[in-house]
Amino acid sequence: MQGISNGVEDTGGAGKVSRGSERELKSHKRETKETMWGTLSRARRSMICLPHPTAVCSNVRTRIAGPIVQVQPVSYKEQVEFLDWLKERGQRDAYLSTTVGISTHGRALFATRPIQAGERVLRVSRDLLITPDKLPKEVTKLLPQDVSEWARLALFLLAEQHKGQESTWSPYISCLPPLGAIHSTVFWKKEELELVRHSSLHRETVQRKAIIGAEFAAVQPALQRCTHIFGERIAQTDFKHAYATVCSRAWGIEALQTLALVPFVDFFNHESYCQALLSYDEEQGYAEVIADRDYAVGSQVVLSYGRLPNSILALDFGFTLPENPHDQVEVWMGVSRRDELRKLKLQLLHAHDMPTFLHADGSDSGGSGFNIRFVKSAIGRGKGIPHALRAFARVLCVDNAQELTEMAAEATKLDGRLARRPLKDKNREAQAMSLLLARLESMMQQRHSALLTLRLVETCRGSNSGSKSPVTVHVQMAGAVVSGEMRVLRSAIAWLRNHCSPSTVLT
Ligand SMILES: C[S@@+](CC[C@H](N)C(=O)[O-])C[C@H]1O[C@@H](n2cnc3c(N)ncnc32)[C@H](O)[C@@H]1O
Repeated sequence: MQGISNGVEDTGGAGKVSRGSERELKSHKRETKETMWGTLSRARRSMICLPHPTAVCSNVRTRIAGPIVQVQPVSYKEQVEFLDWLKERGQRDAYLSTTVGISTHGRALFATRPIQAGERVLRVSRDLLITPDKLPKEVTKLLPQDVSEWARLALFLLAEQHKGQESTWSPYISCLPPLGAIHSTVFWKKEELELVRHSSLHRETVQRKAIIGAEFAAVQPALQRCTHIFGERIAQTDFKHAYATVCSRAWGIEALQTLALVPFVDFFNHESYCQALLSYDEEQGYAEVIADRDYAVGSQVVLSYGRLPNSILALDFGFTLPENPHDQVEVWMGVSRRDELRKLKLQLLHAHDMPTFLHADGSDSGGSGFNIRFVKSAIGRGKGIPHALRAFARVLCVDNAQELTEMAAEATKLDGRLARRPLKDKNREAQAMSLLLARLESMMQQRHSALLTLRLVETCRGSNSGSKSPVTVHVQMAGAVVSGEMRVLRSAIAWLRNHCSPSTVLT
């Protein structure tokens, strides 16, 4: 399993159900103790762990749902078939309050009765969950052990698709997005991906594509020997599509230590301010969603997939949000190869739990990525930019071994963390923060140029492009990623400028 990149906070809590699909960089020094599905969140990436409903409900800020939208039902046949199917499977609680309809973002769930904050919206039992152990044993035994749960679920979908109407999951499978309907960056053309070249999204997409390719190669023996299950030929495109479908819909269920598709629940669309989470009740064996706000009949009921930035939404789910409050940007800092103290600095960083990125050949890049989020106030209190990033900059600025020794001694005396306090030498501290500022400003400049290119592409395509054509959608998504990163960088630069001013004491 490869894994994880962007850090997203773990909110903790019991009955954790997590959303996630990013894989860990094998070459990364960071290790996580999490299980296979858990590694998705880097320690998602510090996986998005969703707290138990009781915890959620006690903190719910009740909000009235947005404007009531006209429910456009899916076809009557589809709806009846789907609801009959749920009924047959004993899932009465699944559709008591909502029904499937069509929204501007594909299928969605709509309230069929008034729902109040704190009420259960739906509940589905364990046997409706599609978990990798539902894959036929005949297939499983042909799979190498390290084939991921995403790949196993993708194979499950391909097998059921091949059965067509014969499949007991057919009403569900037929509602899944067809090839071409998922806009994850793994489907973007090379030139489209170039539009986000400076974002971590570019690297993560390249990695994800490599992972899918490797997993496809690993499942070949199963595909070739089980043609009665999968059909004569599964092309890499089909596998990639099934894989992306899983990435955009599966949940990590901690209590069951598994990744799972949760039919019906996966018709919920995401909203960034929503606090409703999917949770799993281990004792009673069902997954449920509690409303975080009141809903009027006919309004779309939403769920939180986690506090996800646009880069993750684009890769895992194939959409982005304008003004996403959870946007983040990765700031890369590295010890120069020309730095005479490079070896010492790396030793010091590693000894103080500040790992650096390893290349595939095992060599040390000497650098590390730090995710920064929007800094709410440039002058006020609050977190500002991450302490670890400021600490890294301080280490980079040191130019003699004595200072490094002092840094190590200070860390031991305090809480073991390196360079967390401003350097005693005020000039050196100013130098470190200026280095950081220069880095952020150059990143800002890169994104500024990227945005100009994007505008040019949009202008050139002009009115020839349909508003829903894949290229148009991808260009818009790239724009949302880049402008989200710019918003974060702008806030971090303002904060740093303010804290770099001579009158301000850095903390
Ligand atoms: C779990 S499914 C939700 C149901 C989906 N709309 C469908 O038609 O099956 C996740 C997918 O829904 C879409 N989606 C969910 N929330 C969205 C949002 N806020 N904006 C745009 N698309 C969204 C994306 O295509 C995403 O990959």
